[in-house]
Amino acid sequence: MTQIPFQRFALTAEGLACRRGGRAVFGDVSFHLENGTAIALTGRNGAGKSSLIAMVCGRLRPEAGVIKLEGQGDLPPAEAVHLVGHRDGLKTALTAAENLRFAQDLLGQPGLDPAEALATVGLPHAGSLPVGYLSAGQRRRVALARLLVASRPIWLLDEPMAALDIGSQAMLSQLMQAHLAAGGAILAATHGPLGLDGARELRIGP
Ligand SMILES: Nc1ncnc2c1ncn2[C@@H]1O[C@H](COP(=O)(O)OP(=O)(O)OP(=O)(O)O)[C@@H](O)[C@H]1O
Repeated sequence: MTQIPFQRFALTAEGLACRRGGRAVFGDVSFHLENGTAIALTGRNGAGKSSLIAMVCGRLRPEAGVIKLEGQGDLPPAEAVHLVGHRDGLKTALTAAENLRFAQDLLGQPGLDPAEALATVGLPHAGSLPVGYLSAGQRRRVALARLLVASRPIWLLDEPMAALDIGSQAMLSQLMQAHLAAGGAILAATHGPLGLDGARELRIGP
């Protein structure tokens, strides 16, 4: 797989606090991500992992604290990140290849061709099938293939191993390692191992 090496960048979050539905979820969370680094975001159910990811991609305003990105030509953080969330965001009536082409057009910064991305995630024959026909694990792999069709430096992954079998988990670990080796960074909420030796743990909540 060829990947574009990324320019130098540093994403810094300082003193983040989160309140949802009138309830304090977490406070005083800080972290730093730069080229080639990964953070495993851990914590109990409801600790606020998905909420923290939503803050980094600009979908949720922190109650306190700042998130800033240096490098990457002054892009706002939301345009430097690539999100694969809990919900896969795929359109069930479109084929896997059509979903990936749509994501590529939307996100810009094209990476792999959709057919190549599907082959990379082990779905070489799924390109012409409507996503609604795919199994949960296959859909997850199509969602992960979005990471490959548009080249963005910071991957935000919410439970990326969910629904994946052992072989697919190993495939994802390899994709993440390749992304780090190309100078990308990863923030991944997880309840289990990511298969990334150098990942730092950031635990939030009690
Ligand atoms: N839209 C919302 N309105 C009000 N409260 C919300 C909303 N979304 C999430 N919450 C609450 O915010 C808290 C944190 O939720 P979040 O999904 O960020 O946790 P999490 O650590 O990702 O959990 P899990 O491990 O179960 O995925 C929970 O108490 C949740 O009920």
